[in-house]
Amino acid sequence: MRELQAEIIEELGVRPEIDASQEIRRRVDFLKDYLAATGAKGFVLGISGGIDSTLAGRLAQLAVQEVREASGEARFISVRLPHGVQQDADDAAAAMDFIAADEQFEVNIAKPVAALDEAIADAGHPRISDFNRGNAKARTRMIVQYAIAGDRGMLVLGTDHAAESVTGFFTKFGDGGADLLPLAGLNKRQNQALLRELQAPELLWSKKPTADLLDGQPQRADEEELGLTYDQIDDYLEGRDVAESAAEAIEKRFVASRHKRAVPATYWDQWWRA
Ligand SMILES: Nc1ncnc2c1ncn2[C@@H]1O[C@H](COP(=O)(O)OP(=O)(O)OC[C@H]2O[C@@H]([n+]3cccc(C(=O)O)c3)[C@H](O)[C@@H]2O)[C@@H](O)[C@H]1O
Ligand SMILES: Nc1ncnc2c1ncn2[C@@H]1O[C@H](COP(=O)(O)OP(=O)(O)OP(=O)(O)O)[C@@H](O)[C@H]1O
Ligand SMILES: [Mg+2]
Repeated sequence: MRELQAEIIEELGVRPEIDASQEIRRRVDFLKDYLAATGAKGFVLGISGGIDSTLAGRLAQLAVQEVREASGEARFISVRLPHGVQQDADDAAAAMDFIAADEQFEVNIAKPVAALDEAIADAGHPRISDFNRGNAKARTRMIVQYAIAGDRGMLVLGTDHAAESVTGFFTKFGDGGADLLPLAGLNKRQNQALLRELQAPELLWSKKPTADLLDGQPQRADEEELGLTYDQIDDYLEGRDVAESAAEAIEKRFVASRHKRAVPATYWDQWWRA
């Protein structure tokens, strides 16, 4: 195994082999323990129709149900957050059905994102690019989730997992902005395995991952943007040999995205010098 590969696996806590039902138990217990330790009233999560939010959402609903079965109080709120019309809205609806959250809302982020655009243009700054507008969409989703969570004494879940963490493939303070990460340490195929164990419909666990942030390229596959397949990333994270070019591309992304896995840098930190 490559030296940096071993360090990354250790840092992200990836296990090459997992027992799906045990992983579900550990993660549901983590969510329950966190509620017990903090006194928070439950969780909020945006549901896109993609693999990660379907899994994290279902784990959250199972956790709050178990809290209530033990005479506690906790609820889960799932939030649809389309930007205008979402092309895969049917998948999002299927995910909402599968998760069966205690409460469900739909907040369209098209107007707030457009208002931000206009305000920046009105100030005389050139219009922001489609790419950076995409990050603004992810951050707008974060703001909606925190607004709801703040009002209800709840916590915001994040869906970051090892295959996104290693590549820094998330928006800093957007989908990366969350209170706890129930999928930490899992790679993409392990997320799929947990969803299968939970008996999610095939259309949800087999769905092609997409950040779906660009107006110009709706539903663009993550693998296309990354120039890497999730199989390559997952193999790398399981300590397997992958093509030299793929390993180098993953490691380059890992190093460049260190700042996303750390709290904001200060003068006494050293990690940013590397
Ligand atoms: N060395 C450094 N130290 C401290 N901060 C640093 C930095 N370099 C950049 N930054 C800051 O970070 C910012 C760039 O980071 P960020 O804003 O995240 O933007 P960036 O990493 O450029 O873009 C986000 C990427 O994540 C992908 N994404 C986003 C959301 C969801 C998903 C998904 O999988 O669904 C994927 C998206 O497609 C895109 O490729 C810079 O504007 C700068 O403020
Ligand atoms: N259209 C959307 N509606 C609601 N939440 C969204 C939307 N798009 C993204 N999110 C939130 O941002 C998170 C990050 O998006 P990401 O694409 O990585 O995950 P996903 O869509 O759940 O799964 P996949 O990676 O398989 O597409 C989602 O898990 C979800 O919480
Ligand atoms: Mg997605």
